[in-house]
Amino acid sequence: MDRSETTAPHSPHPRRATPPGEGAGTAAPVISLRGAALSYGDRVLWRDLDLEVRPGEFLAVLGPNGSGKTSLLRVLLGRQRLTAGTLSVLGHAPDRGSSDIGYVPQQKPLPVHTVLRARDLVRLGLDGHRWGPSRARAAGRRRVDEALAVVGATAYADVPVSRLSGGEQQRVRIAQALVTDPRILLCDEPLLSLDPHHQRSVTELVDRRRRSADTAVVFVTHEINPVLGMVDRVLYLAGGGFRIGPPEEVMTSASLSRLYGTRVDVVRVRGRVVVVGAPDEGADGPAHPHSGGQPDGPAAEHPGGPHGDGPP
Ligand SMILES: Nc1ncnc2c1ncn2[C@@H]1O[C@H](COP(=O)(O)OP(=O)(O)OP(=O)(O)O)[C@@H](O)[C@H]1O
Repeated sequence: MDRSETTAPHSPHPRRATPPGEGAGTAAPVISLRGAALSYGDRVLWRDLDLEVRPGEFLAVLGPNGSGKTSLLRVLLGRQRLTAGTLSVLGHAPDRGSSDIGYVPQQKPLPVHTVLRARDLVRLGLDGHRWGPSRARAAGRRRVDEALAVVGATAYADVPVSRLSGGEQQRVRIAQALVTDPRILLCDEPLLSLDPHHQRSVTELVDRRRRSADTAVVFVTHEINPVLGMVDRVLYLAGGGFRIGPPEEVMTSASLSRLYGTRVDVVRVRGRVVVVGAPDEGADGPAHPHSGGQPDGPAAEHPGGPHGDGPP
């Protein structure tokens, strides 16, 4: 973890950059959930969730379909209220539309005939922002150019987004999320339908950002493999409960068996870690094969539990 004193590529102000392992332990949290729960009617998505995310931390959120990953992001964005518990984002109640939070929503296909260029899409992340009209155009243009450069999208800045590949579109979406120089970056399955090469470039981009600007990252993904080497902690949601901790503690047979309340095997196959036996596996095999060669470690003990039955 070789982070040093640095300035965000397009940051108006320098930020302290510390190794995630150190800074994440001492700096004030940017996200703080206490005894948090979210239910829809009788259905408990998760409860008893205590979670603090610190500047520069990379948190991966995993779990089967419907376990409440996107809902968690919606809570952090102030779009969904907790059923119980408290949430503080950057020291106060979540603020809808805050420029301190960058959001990469789940990928939706862009209209085929849109004439919106990459730079227009990024610019949308700025509009309505804090600059006065006289300075807005020049400052905005500069910000957009910088954000496009950071994600390596300068070459196609003026190309209609409908003509870009999935990976290129995803870079532009990340540029849009970064254009306000946020302190928190929320990503909802940004790796969806990307090939391994583009997955790698997107994850490296996000990792670079948190290292250079101390931006906290909450990264929802079904595929842990591309981020396993970079995440500090994993929050694994399933059946109303959760496990949280470093990947080597959460991604183990013991930990996931406890979470699911049934035998789950986390096995290493040719350097990949694959989850076998999770109840949400589809007919095609594991719903979320987790790869990355992590050793089987002790189960992390945390609140939550199988099917909302309380702490394991
Ligand atoms: N506003 C709502 N009212 C009622 N139920 C909802 C609402 N929003 C989401 N849900 C339900 O809550 C569950 C969790 O949804 P969410 O989108 O958070 O899951 P997810 O873990 O992100 O799933 P996926 O991996 O499929 O994206 C789903 O069953 C969904 O249908």
